[in-house]
Amino acid sequence: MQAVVMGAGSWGTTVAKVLVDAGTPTRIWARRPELAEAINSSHENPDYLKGIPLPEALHAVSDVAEALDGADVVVLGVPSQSLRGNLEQWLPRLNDDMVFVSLAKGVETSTVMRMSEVIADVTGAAPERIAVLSGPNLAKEVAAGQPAATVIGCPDEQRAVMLQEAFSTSYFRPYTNTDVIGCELGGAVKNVIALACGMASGVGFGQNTLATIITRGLAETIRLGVAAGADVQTLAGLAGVGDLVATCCSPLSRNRTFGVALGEGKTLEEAQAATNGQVAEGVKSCSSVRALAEIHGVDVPLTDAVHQVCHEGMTVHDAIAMLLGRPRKPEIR
Ligand SMILES: NC(=O)C1=CN([C@@H]2O[C@H](COP(=O)(O)OP(=O)(O)OC[C@H]3O[C@@H](n4cnc5c(N)ncnc54)[C@H](O)[C@@H]3O)[C@@H](O)[C@H]2O)C=CC1
Ligand SMILES: O=C(CO)COP(=O)(O)O
Repeated sequence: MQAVVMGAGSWGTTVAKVLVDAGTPTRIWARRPELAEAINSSHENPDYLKGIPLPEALHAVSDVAEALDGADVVVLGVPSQSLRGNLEQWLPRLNDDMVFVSLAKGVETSTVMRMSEVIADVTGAAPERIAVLSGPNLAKEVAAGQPAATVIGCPDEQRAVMLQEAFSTSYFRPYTNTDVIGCELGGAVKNVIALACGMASGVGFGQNTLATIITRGLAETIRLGVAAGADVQTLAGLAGVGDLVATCCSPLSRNRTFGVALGEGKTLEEAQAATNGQVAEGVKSCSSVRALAEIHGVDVPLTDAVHQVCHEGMTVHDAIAMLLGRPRKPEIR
């Protein structure tokens, strides 16, 4: 089996390393030829994973045709909002035998589609040929070989098992799950909740506030997920609670870091700089998650507050007052 990872950011590079370590022949596509050259000559990604040695067997290319030629598994490691455009460009090089694995954790703003839906929409691939990989997987920790588990979501269980083998190493343990909706929504919503956690920490609040946001964020994720067709057990698993906790609590999270900057009173531009120009998916997905919730008639107050701070000029302090001023209600309905 030949795999290619399309996108040499921090997670794409890490996943390529995992695949090689798992014994799966893998190449990686980088948009910029100089990055591909740097990976091949120094066996390191100086832009996104400085100081972490990459396997010598990992070959980087910047030519799309060369990257996709003969690939059985195409791992998509570009940000959510650019995935459609990228797939459209790559379409002439994609074929009906390829299996797609989405790494992106977001919901498309223009269509409110999940990434697997975008892949199906552009490529025409049947759901059985589309998988997602999602879990508590901060790139730097996985790249350093720290133990972590993840979920491979695919409606075709046999294919999920085949991918599970392709991604399994001594430090990275994938579980299979046929609930793609749950895996994808868990991954997209946790980024929005991590922004909220970051904002609270940036203001100076402690662990009680953090635990409150994580727990009510989970309630929001479950409400939306179940309404959209997810299995609640997926949301209680690695791609739900697992990723929510990792992202909301880790200083390595770009979404949390972005939120901290906003909580400290920085502007959106300054917050962007705080994440070193890397993608903080929740900043855009807060709008599409909110829109999806509206379609399903579901209340998502934390997501709404994050959207108002990121896109409607609300201050973090006003957002907190708005959340705490909501009508009182029972915890479980
Ligand atoms: N970094 C992490 O710890 C994890 C990230 N993810 C998800 O993986 C996805 C990718 O994230 P990262 O690799 O971390 O992001 P990153 O910001 O480190 O890298 C993004 C990559 O996409 C490329 N890119 C950006 N815009 C592009 C465009 N228009 N066309 C083609 N390529 C483009 C960049 O050059 C870069 O190589 C995101 O959806 C993220 O939520 C998932 C799990 C862990
Ligand atoms: O998805 C992630 C961890 O599972 C990475 O989160 P950030 O994009 O916030 O860094």
